[in-house]
Amino acid sequence: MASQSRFISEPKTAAIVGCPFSGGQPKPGVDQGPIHLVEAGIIKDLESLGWKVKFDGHHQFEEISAASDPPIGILKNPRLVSRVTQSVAKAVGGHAAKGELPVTLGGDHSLAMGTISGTLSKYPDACVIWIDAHADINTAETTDTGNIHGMPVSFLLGLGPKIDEFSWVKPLLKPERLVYIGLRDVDAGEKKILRDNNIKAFSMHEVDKYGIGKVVEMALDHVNPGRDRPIHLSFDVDALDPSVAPSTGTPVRGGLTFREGHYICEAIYETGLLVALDLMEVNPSLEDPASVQQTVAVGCSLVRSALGEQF
Ligand SMILES: NC(=[NH2+])NCCC[C@H](N)C(=O)O
Ligand SMILES: [Mn+2]
Ligand SMILES: [Mn+2]
Repeated sequence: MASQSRFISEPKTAAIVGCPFSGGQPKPGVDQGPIHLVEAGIIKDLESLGWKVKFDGHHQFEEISAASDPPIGILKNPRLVSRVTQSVAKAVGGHAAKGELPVTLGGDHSLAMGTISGTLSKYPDACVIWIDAHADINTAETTDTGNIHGMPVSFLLGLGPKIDEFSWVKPLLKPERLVYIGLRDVDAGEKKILRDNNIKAFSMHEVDKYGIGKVVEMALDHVNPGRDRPIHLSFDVDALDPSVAPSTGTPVRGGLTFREGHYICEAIYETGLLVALDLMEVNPSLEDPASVQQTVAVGCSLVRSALGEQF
């Protein structure tokens, strides 16, 4: 089994990028996700897996008052989201440039605009494996909600109308380097975008039909046929079934089981190609304390699996 990371320098170092940010969606509390994940012991967990762990506190973001950040079209908090994700891109890109593996803890999924931009700055040929109930590929034209956490992928691909505020996002991701697993709540406009751009997606239907083992293999065959490209794994905890991860802002029934979620992380680790990981959308303000504890615990264990824990 390959386990030595092909792109990560020795001593292998994981850099925790804690992102207490909620501006890409309306529900308060998701900004507390990274704080709970760190308090639950994720750093010690990774150290005991043999990683050197860098963490110098959660990311501090520039504050922009709501008054100075009116909507652009219907996009909410556009300047805030743009500046925060730009600074996350710098942080993630900086760690990647040093041969470290950035582990970004969200926070809402708009942050992935930053994390993936950071990854692509160091590894232009990286592929993205996006695990989610949602495609997060709305454009300014297709979004119904104006919540930017439903849009990061379209910015990374350069789709939709150009918005000056986001001109820093370079459209470096190619549609053939992106694959989804877990989809089950995709807006009509998003379905058209996926079709028009030939983007590969394994919805829950395919997970049921083929089983998770085959789905991960097919996903890798699509984005990484030679098993030689760096992999950015962006994991939205709402990909899991709400019975497994209840404390998240946009839960959708019919999701991945505990094992299916962990299998994905284990299988990506085994490729030896992982260069960056996102764990997003844990919201400790939602549901009862036991649900919060369960969701935080599952978040930590997904991260451990992606970084080499074996059951
Ligand atoms: N990262 C997420 N949880 N995204 C949910 C997006 C939901 C919906 N498609 C929207 O555009 O608002
Ligand atoms: Mn989602
Ligand atoms: Mn998402």
